[in-house]
Amino acid sequence: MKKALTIAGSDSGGGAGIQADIKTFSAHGIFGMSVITAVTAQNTKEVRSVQAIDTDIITDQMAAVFEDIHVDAVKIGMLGSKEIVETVAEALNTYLPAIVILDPVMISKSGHHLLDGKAVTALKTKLLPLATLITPNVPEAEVLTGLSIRTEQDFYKACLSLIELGSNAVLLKGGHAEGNPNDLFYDGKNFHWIKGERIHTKNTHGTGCTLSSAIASNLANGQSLQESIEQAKLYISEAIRNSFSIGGGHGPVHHFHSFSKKERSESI
Ligand SMILES: Nc1ncnc2c1ncn2[C@@H]1O[C@H](COP(=O)(O)OP(=O)(O)OP(=O)(O)O)[C@@H](O)[C@H]1O
Ligand SMILES: Cc1ncc(CO)c(N)n1
Repeated sequence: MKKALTIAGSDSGGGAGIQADIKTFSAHGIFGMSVITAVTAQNTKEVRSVQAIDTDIITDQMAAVFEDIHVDAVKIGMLGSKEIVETVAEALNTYLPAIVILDPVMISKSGHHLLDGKAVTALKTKLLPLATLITPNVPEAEVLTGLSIRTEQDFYKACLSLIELGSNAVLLKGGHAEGNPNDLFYDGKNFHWIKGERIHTKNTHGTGCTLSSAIASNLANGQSLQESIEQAKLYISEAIRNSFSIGGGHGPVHHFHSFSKKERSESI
């Protein structure tokens, strides 16, 4: 069984963050592990409060995992502060995992800031070059590049700019753009559109976390980067299609949609 590590924040509501990542790893047959960077008091409607985890214990969590267990892939989500970005970058430079998927989480679906403004420069200079792939949504790519992203042409420009900043590969997600949620993948050589159909639901809490963890899982399972992204897009699309209306805000996606389908067909 392959093993993946998420370095991210906890979502008490269970739809995003560490909880979404571990569910996604499990749904892909991957053994999931976690380094918790922050605890959020969160549900489908709001983030009530956030407590950052001390950097000492973040370093210790990284050491505890890497010094004992082989890590096939790392996924990075919410980091919160400049100090945590630097701590995580330092540990990655020590343990040098082969696969690192960086989801540069900045704002929750409910509109709460999950990354301090001062952390952006550290994320760009210290973490971005260590990532195999970075998976920003449109607002995150705008903050990282300083560009305004509206048209298809803007998507190409933003990907080029993110590679210039030191990324190895970019998946610019179109979930926040107008029309169909098409994502642009650029590996520094070729562009590929990863196309989707918009599903009309408000239950999209944790879509970004789930997509990046699915990509990390597929890579850990030996697929190529492009194949991992294409398979992850199919997985997130089905997860959104089967999402849950729980709570009064943005409900979570269904991480185990393929299992419950199998169970349903077996019981017929
Ligand atoms: N309504 C939708 N229908 C179909 N696909 C969607 C929809 N919304 C987002 N997606 C897709 O889901 C994936 C995650 O993208 P999104 O842009 O929502 O991430 P995000 O904003 O980082 O999520 P999060 O709010 O969890 O941080 C992308 O592949 C995107 O195209
Ligand atoms: C802990 C956490 N990480 C990431 C997101 C992004 O959706 C969120 N809402 N909460």
